[in-house]
Amino acid sequence: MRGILIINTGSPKTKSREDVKFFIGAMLSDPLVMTVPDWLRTTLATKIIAPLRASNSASHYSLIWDDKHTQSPLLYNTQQLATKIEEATNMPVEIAMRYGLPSIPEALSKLKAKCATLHEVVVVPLFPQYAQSSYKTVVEAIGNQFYKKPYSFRLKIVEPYYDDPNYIHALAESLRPHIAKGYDRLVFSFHSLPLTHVEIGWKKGKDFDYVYQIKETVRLVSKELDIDPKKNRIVYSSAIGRKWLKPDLNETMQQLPIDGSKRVIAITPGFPADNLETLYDIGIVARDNFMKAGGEEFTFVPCLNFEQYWVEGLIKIITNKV
Ligand SMILES: C=CC1=C(C)c2cc3[nH]c(cc4nc(cc5[nH]c(cc1n2)c(C)c5CCC(=O)O)C(CCC(=O)O)=C4C)c(C)c3C=C
Ligand SMILES: [Fe+2]
Repeated sequence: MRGILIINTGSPKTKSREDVKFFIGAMLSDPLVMTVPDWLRTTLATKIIAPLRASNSASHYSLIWDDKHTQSPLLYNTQQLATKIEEATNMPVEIAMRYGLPSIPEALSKLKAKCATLHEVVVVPLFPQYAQSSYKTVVEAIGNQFYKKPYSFRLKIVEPYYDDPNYIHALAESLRPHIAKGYDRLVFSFHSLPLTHVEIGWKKGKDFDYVYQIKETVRLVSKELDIDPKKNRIVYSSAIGRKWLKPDLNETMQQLPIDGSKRVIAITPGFPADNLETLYDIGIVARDNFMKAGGEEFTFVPCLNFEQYWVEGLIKIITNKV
């Protein structure tokens, strides 16, 4: 029997300052995320940056937290997606988070407990575009775990699916009703990255090239929707340094109304599940910046989450792999 393991970034356990601090510390202690010398990284991450960011970050989490389900939207949306895939395929499906819970070993144990005859686990890093701080760190983490214990099944890992027709189709479906209403600009917002990371990937070729993959995703979605690519903008959010990918989401949002674009649609194809970086950074901050600068209509397209067309699309992406 085959099982599926969907892996996402992760979230703090609760929206409390302490849990947010712990989560930020864990994430920034990852050498693939914060590329500073080893001797400095953990101290910088856990003793300096995490305590400095925690209060602000916790206040942002409190604005988007899913109080009804008492968990982060990222966790809720990823879990719902897994449940729907399990129902549709009859295969055991579990989720794991790169940082925080459920952990990778925990999820692998749950898969094994669900199915004694498990012979293969298809690992789905939920990142359409390759970045060392998202896709690669997940692949390394599962690899390290796999070689720690004599698991009785083999692993297959789904590659970044930035140009997969099933992913492109799902994005197009999520955009279609909004496009039909008319707009001045369609803003594709992706997570920014340090330029050093971008360059390392670019030098390895297109399978590792974040910007190439983003441009391909945008080109293919535009083609599927038959929209004018001149009305598109690619922007980058959440930079935490000067030498990060630009143009910046918020600078663009402040400029668009000045340049005459009053009706904007914003979509975040790099995040299959809504989370802090979409619900807060786009849904609250970018919207506010746009409206304050004279914008008239800001439409934020929710992530694919567990929409039926995405459940079906992701199942095809997974089954094409096996
Ligand atoms: C495409 C996915 C992601 C990439 C690439 C990525 C790079 C990256 N992130 C940080 C630092 C932080 N990220 C934080 C939160 C966060 N990051 C992602 C995804 C990617 N990050 C998600 C989905 C989330 C939100 C999770 C949630 O609970 O909703 C945080 C914590 C929040 C904050 O204080 O801003 C930090 C810090 C770096 C440095 C980086 C690339 C080098
Ligand atoms: Fe991040």
